[in-house]
Amino acid sequence: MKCVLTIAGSDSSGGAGIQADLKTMTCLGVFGMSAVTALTAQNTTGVRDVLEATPEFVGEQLDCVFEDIRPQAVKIGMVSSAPIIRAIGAKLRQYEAENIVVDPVMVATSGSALMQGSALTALMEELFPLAAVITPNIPEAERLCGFAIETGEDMLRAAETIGKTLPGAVLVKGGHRTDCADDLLWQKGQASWFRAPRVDNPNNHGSGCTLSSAIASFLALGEDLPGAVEKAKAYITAAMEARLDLGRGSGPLWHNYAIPEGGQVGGKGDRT
Ligand SMILES: Nc1ncnc2c1ncn2[C@@H]1O[C@H](COP(=O)(O)OP(=O)(O)O)[C@@H](O)[C@H]1O
Ligand SMILES: Cc1ncc(COP(=O)(O)OP(=O)(O)O)c(N)n1
Repeated sequence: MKCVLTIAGSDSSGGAGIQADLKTMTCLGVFGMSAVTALTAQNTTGVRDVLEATPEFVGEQLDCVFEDIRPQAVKIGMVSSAPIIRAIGAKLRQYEAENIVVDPVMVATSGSALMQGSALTALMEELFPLAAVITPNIPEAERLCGFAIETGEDMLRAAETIGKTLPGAVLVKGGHRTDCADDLLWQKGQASWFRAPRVDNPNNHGSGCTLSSAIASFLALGEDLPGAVEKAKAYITAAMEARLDLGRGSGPLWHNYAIPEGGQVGGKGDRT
């Protein structure tokens, strides 16, 4: 069994954060584990409140995981403060964690800040150097490269600018474009496009969390980075095409789209 750890925040509505990560990992056939950095009170309409874990408690969760069940990949999502980021960086270095995917979550699509302004420098200094790949969306990539991104050419320039500062790769996600949903991987000076038509579905809450967890899962399963991104992209496109429609705002994806209605065991129709 391959094991994957998510270090992220909890989303009470189940569409993003730890909950999206564990659903993704389960659906992709790996054993998911978690270290919770913060509790959020949120739903499909937005984030109402955030309660951070202490850096010490985040560190304790990481000790418990690494001392017992070593993950073959790690996904990092919402890490809201510099002390939490530094605690995570120290533990990941101590345990020589591998296949680290960093989703630099800054602001939820609903507009709520999920990272303190002062934490970005810590994220860049402590966690980016450990990452096999970082996965900014367009607003996050704009913050990292310092210019506006509108076209594929802009994405290429941004990936190159950000990629030059990293030992690992960068995947600039195209979910915030209006003409397509193409993502761009920049690895060792080479660009590869992962193209997909835009799915006409306003319910995309947790799409970045889902994609980064899927990449980590496929890395744990032995794919190389381009292979992991290709398979993760196919998974998220299908989860979006399944068109789940829950909640009053931007609803969650249907992570379980490949599981038959009623579930695999004990579900509807089991006793007929
Ligand atoms: N409407 C859409 N149709 C197809 N793919 C999408 C759509 N919206 C987002 N995606 C994909 O979902 C993934 C997450 O991207 P994005 O929404 O940009 O991230 P975030 O949730 O961090 O803002 C990317 O692979 C992106 O291309
Ligand atoms: C707890 C928590 N973590 C991350 C997010 C952001 O999710 P993401 O998939 O990056 O994007 P949106 O859902 O905001 O489109 C979150 N909302 N909550």
